[in-house]
Amino acid sequence: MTVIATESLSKRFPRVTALDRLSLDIGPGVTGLVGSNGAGKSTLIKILLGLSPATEGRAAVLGLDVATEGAAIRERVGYMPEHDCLPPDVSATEFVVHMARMSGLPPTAARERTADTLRHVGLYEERYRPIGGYSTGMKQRVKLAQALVHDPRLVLLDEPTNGLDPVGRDEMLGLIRRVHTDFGISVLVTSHLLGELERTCDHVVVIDGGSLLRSSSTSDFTSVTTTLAVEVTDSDDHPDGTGALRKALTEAGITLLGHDGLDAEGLPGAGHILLVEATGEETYDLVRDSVAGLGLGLVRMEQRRHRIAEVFRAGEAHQAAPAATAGVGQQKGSGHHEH
Ligand SMILES: Nc1ncnc2c1ncn2[C@@H]1O[C@H](COP(=O)(O)OP(=O)(O)OP(=O)(O)O)[C@@H](O)[C@H]1O
Repeated sequence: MTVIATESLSKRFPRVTALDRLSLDIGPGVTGLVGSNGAGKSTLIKILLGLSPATEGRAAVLGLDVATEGAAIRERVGYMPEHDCLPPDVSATEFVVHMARMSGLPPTAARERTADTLRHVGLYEERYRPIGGYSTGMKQRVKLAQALVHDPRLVLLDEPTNGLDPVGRDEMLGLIRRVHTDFGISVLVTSHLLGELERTCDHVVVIDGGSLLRSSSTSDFTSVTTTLAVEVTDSDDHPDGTGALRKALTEAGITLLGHDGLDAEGLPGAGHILLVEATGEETYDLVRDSVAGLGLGLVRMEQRRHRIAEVFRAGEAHQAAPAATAGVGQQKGSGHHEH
């Protein structure tokens, strides 16, 4: 079943092409929409809600045409906008009840649904306090609650982790995941942080400059590579164990792919993890024997998985050097970009 479908969708402003012939087919579940600032994420969401007309192409949400059935879409779809848009003087309860009434719920149902959704987002205790006194994380939760209150079939969440610290971000991602697992609501969530979508989403769509870079299941993005991550201890004989192993492996004819520089995305140990290209079972044996021969301790030897960030960086490289026509699919053979 298709939840969101776009066909050659373009949006041109006088100076900028925000979306450029974007074709997507998104099914149920939690889908991440990734792109750097200005990639066209918010523009796509506004078109999907029927709030902004496309310049060209077509789009349907839950089978409804965005050009002609915007009101019906907004009845069935919840929207969490990116920017702060909450009235400071009213409480979360008053605001969310108001939004529920705007969506057409009768007064009693609006109050009940408000209590339920505020409890779901973890704002039950503070629900009668004015929003103006809330932290950023609490405000993001109010915005999420109002998107859920009319029991939509799909929610569009625009940068819900913006402005949150790492703990707040994790909590928000957990809530988003539960929107789907607990209520069966499909989710489209935008972010410019890939690591967080890797953990939260079933499917990831990467756009850049308004065009599609890649759309695949998260497990495809993170498929096993032929790269081994190897970490060793130092010893009295080899105070730089990593350096000694690097030398030994190079002499043994093994290709080293450099240091793992991805710790910013959550991998431990910058600098002292060697990335080794595995050509077969013999690579494991060679690494083991070299480590033993040097008298070092083997801390880890594991097959790496792709990180979505690598695909994204390939896209950035493409943007920086358009003449190279280096689409994601053409990165094959470049070491750890390999699929
Ligand atoms: N109303 C508008 N008029 C002119 N240009 C616009 C308008 N809205 C968006 N743009 C431009 O379209 C491009 C895409 O913007 P969009 O807001 O969709 O990006 P985004 O991926 O959501 O980024 P961000 O995370 O920064 O919001 C940007 O270059 C932006 O400047």
